[in-house]
Amino acid sequence: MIGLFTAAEIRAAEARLLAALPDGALMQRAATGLATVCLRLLGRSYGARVTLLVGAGNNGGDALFAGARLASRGTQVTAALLAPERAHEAGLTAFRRAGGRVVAPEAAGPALERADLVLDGITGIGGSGGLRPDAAALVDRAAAGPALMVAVDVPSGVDADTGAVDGAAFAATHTVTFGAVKPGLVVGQGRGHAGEVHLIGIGLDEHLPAPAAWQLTDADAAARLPLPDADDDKYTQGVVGIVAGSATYPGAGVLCTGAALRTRPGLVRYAGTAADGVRAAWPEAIVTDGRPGDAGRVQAWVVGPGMGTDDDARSVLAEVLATDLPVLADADALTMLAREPDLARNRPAPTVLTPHDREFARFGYGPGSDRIGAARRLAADLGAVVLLKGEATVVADPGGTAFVNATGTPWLATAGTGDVLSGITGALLATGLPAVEAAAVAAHVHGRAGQVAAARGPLIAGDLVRHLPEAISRVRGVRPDRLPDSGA
Ligand SMILES: NC(=O)C1=CN([C@@H]2O[C@H](COP(=O)(O)OP(=O)(O)OC[C@H]3O[C@@H](n4cnc5c(N)ncnc54)[C@H](O)[C@@H]3O)[C@@H](O)[C@H]2O)[C@@H](O)CC1
Ligand SMILES: [K+]
Repeated sequence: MIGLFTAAEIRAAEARLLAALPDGALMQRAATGLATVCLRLLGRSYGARVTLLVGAGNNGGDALFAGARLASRGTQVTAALLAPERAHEAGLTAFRRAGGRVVAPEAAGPALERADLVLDGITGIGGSGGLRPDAAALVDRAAAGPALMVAVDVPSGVDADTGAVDGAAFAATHTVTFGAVKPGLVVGQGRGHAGEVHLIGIGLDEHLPAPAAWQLTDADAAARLPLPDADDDKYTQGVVGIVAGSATYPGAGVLCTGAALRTRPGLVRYAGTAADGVRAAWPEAIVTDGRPGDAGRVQAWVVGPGMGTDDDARSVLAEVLATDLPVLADADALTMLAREPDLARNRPAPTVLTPHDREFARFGYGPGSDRIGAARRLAADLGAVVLLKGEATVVADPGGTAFVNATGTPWLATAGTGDVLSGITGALLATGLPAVEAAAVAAHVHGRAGQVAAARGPLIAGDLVRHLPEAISRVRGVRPDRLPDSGA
């Protein structure tokens, strides 16, 4: 798993490390890694043109030292200094000595137009609030040019902890970040501004605390998707019950049941008024048009998508929540829970809520620009796991543990994809995975399914269900040309 660390956590770790190192050693580690990534991206050093945007802090120092390394290898490097009198002194000396050229921000136009690569060293973890006007103007000018855009540590204008952007921010194609990945590089607007993130180790690891936020890799997700073993039968893999869709709109029930079947096909039960549609689409499911209590034994419930919000729906929701089983509540169930949150509050078994922004807002919490913070607050308030959907879906549990999803595609923003996510999550909850992990793994697999489906063109929710087996195989690292049971 990739730990995500706030600026305060990184500063505290840095302070401990700095005390044990000679002056400037840490910045040299950062600048060496930064220059190496730049050279790789440029593909050459001699004859290339690089322009640095330099603020008055250590972030500017990193840029100047990296610029010095590039200049000493024959790269033409120009530094636009936002605050010449406060620029990092040792960095500036090294930069000039290596042959770097210094210009005022107002005179940076030609250097930005000609640059192959722009290095943004205006602010890193020391930045706060929206970029000041002179910095914002420089960032806008850089964006108009043709260069590769590389951010030092954090794109300037992006809040390192939350990913919030207030006004202008450097739109990087690559971010070279030091010591640890910051949440703001992978969540909210910051995710779109960071581009590809390159992590440079500077020796911080042993000084960092246990992370409160994580990103899963394919291997992490795969480790939580156990394969059936020889002793398993259809009951022991985890049975999930689905309450979704209606007689008039069976679609949500069909998608949700299909996704559960394709995730963990041991046994899926369906109870509700979309029974005919679900039965026709999925003969593999055990279907009743009765109430949840008529469905037979399950290990987890999914309730909500397309079920309506009338009195019948409310009583079915209450019945499911009154069980001592894990419950995933989505869509119409969230609308009802926002009115009556006590139905879900502090159940004896895990509850997972999967709102998008509008559903989230009905609980009275924003979500605003701090998406991890918002998900944590609602989770703590309700004693439930909250999965806040977005370009980077966030999952938080009541104790504050959070996951930011790394997979997905904008093509997923289409009708019915949420029903599929509910089905995947429910199937994983039924396996007994801790609820926060079930939700995080489900988001990961759902995003991969979106990527697999989108590779073939615009996707609809049914494509996700069809491509789930391939997505799960990819997460597991199974090559499509090898049979999983061939011992390959
Ligand atoms: N502490 C260390 O030893 C190390 C720090 N490193 C670098 O140092 C950075 C942190 O350095 P600092 O603490 O000096 O802070 P930064 O350099 O990130 O930012 C501080 C500077 O930005 C200006 N600033 C703040 N908000 C602004 C805004 N909204 N608009 C325009 N300017 C703004 C401040 O006036 C100050 O000049 C890290 O991000 C990383 O790049 C690395 O070199 C690794 C080692
Ligand atoms: K920066």
